[in-house]
Order: sequence, then structure tokens, then C-alpha cells
Amino acid sequence: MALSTLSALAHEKTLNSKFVRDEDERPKVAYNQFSDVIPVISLAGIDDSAGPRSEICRKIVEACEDWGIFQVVDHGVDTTLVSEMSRLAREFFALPAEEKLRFDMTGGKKGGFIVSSHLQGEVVQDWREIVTYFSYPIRTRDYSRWPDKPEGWMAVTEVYSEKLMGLACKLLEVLSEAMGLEKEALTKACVDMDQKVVVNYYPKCPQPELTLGLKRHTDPGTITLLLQDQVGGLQATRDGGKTWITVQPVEAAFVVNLGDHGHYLSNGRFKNADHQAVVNSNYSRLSIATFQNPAPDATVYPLKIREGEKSVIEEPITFAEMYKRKMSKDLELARIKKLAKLQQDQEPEMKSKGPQEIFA
Ligand SMILES: O=C1C[C@@H](c2ccc(O)c(O)c2)Oc2cc(O)cc(O)c21
Ligand SMILES: O=C(O)CCC(=O)C(=O)O
Ligand SMILES: [Fe+2]
Repeated sequence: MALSTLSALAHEKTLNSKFVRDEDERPKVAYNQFSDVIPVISLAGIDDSAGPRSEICRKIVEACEDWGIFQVVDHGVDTTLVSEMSRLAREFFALPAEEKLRFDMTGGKKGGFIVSSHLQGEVVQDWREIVTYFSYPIRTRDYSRWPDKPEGWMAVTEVYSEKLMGLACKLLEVLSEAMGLEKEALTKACVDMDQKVVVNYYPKCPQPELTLGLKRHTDPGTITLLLQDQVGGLQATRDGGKTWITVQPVEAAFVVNLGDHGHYLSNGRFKNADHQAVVNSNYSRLSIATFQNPAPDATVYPLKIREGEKSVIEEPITFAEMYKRKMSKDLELARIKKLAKLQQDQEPEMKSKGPQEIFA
């Protein structure tokens, strides 16, 4: 059965077993052991082609080729808007469970409140509550799924999503130019760009070392802009999860990362950062992810294949198909993992033997 909220579980002494992850998935680095390898880039003057634009673009492109993650400051999104968005989001999660559940998303409703996972059928749950606003295309907005409390949040979210759409398009222009294409190439490849704002709330956790706020993943879309508070917990890996870094929180900055769509359009030149969120027992944490995705029927195929390169995608597919395949792959992996665990539990005597002894 789906959980209603995490409030009660957050006050228990031990972690509910639904959230306990296999050892290989558990956090390897602390939520507050910050790294400075992810560049913080000031966008001041980016519109001034006679000024610092080319140097700013160089830094952005380098970051996309390297980790596929960077932070932006001086981004032009009003700081009062950003702090209002965070304040109202926090107030929402502090509401009584029955208020949050007026917007319950279980059963596949588009937008609203839910505990934990984006994937139905996952065995282990993520330690988070979320609220999702489907904000673009504007004509498809269903305001009945936008939380109407706290008062004023809906209006602030409208402005916030508009400003973030602007910032995302500006960053996509930089990447289009770096690919030797016209400025609008990446946004055009999205046809009619979708935007989804996902507000993640990670309550304090009784045994954070056993679980994750959000398990390791790449975002499926083109580009994601993440606003995080000062607690810390966003981690990235470049070696398939062997080693991790925790991104240093920077006041009012956006963490920018490319998703699978951005990665494929650039034929793998720009990285789709592999990331996760860890939690802790000292502080609750809030992050607001704004996902910029292509339209479901937009074609996914590299816009530029450089000399000597092969396409990273066999044949053009739609974004809807790409997303479906990603979900099925994730679920299949989860299923295989569950089976392997069941087998191990049933045959503990085999576990201690090496493969040669077993197959001999
Ligand atoms: O919550 C997430 C995480 C992430 C994601 C989505 C789908 C996957 O199969 C996966 O492995 C990770 O990116 C998202 C993208 C969205 O558009 C919405 C989400 O809620 C999320
Ligand atoms: O909360 C975070 O730091 C990560 C959020 C995230 O990766 C997501 O919502 O896709
Ligand atoms: Fe993500």
C-alpha cells in the first residue's frame, strides 16, 4: 500500500524496512562533505557579445563535456522570487497530511503530492515527499492539480516557471552554438518544450546511512535546473557509482545538469550526469527541480555527429518511446536485483563459495 506521508516514520527510532537499500546502493559520502569540483559560473554579462559572453560560454561548454553539471549565479532570476518559492514550498510540506493529500497523485494523476518514488513497482522506496506542477506547455496546464495552499504559492510558481523557462532556453542557446548550430537548434528539437517543476522534501531520517532521498539516476529530459537549500545532499558520480562527490550548496544558485535527451542530441558530447540525493538525521532538506523536456512526440536523434563518430542512437525514436524504454529498463533492473536478493537469502551456503566451486 502507498504511504500517505513520511511524518510519522521520520519520528521513529529505526528506519522502516521499506526504505532500507542494498549495501551497494547506500551512501558512500556524507551529505555535508562538500566538493568543489563542480564549477560555479557567473552569468553576469552573458547577453553582451562584446563583453564576457564567449568566456562564460566556454566555461559552460567545458562543464557539460566534463561532469554534465555546473552551478550558475548572477543568472538574472530575482532573488526575492527564489526565496519566496522556497519559503512557500516549505510551508506546503509543513501542512497537515490531509491538506497535502487533497492533491494526492497516487493512481497516476498528473500533478500534485506523493510520497517517495516516480517509479511504480520499485521495491525500495525513496525517503522523500514531492509536489509536482506540470507547467508547460501553458495550454495543457491543469490548475486543479496545482496546490492552492499556502496562499499565493500558485501565483509565485507561475512566475518562477516562466523565469526558469527563460533561463533554460538561454543555456540551451549556448550549447547549440557550441555544437556549431543556430541558437534555437536545441529548443527547436524539443518542438513545444514541456516543463515540470518537482519540489522534493527530504525529512530528517532516523538512519540516513541505510537509505537515499532519491536513488541514483540520470534525468530523462533535455536540461534540469535545481534550486537547493544550504543543507546539502545532491551527489554525482562519474564512474558508475564507485565514487561520489557532494555538490557544495551555493546561496540562490541553480545547479544545472543535462539529461538523457541533451546527451543524445549532442551525440554524447555533453554528459547526462548520474546523480542521487542523500539524507541526514540533523536537518530536513528542500530542493526544487525544474525539468525541461521535449514534447512527447519530438524526435530523439543527434543534431550533430562529428567526423569519425558513430551515432549514440541506432535510429530516431520519439521522446515518449525513449522515456518508456528508460522506465522499463529501470524496472527490469530492479526486478533482477530483487530476484538475486531472494535467491541469495534462500541459498546462504552458496553465497560464501566462489563461482568455480559452485559451477564445479
Ligand atoms: O523524480 C524524478 C527523477 C528522475 C527520473 C525519472 C525517471 C526515471 O526513469 C529515472 O531513472 C529518473 O528524473 C525525473 C524526471 C522527471 O521528468 C520527473 C521526475 O519526478 C523525475
Ligand atoms: O534533491 C536533489 O538534490 C536531487 C533532485 C533530483 O535529482 C531530481 O529531482 O531529479
Ligand atoms: Fe535528478
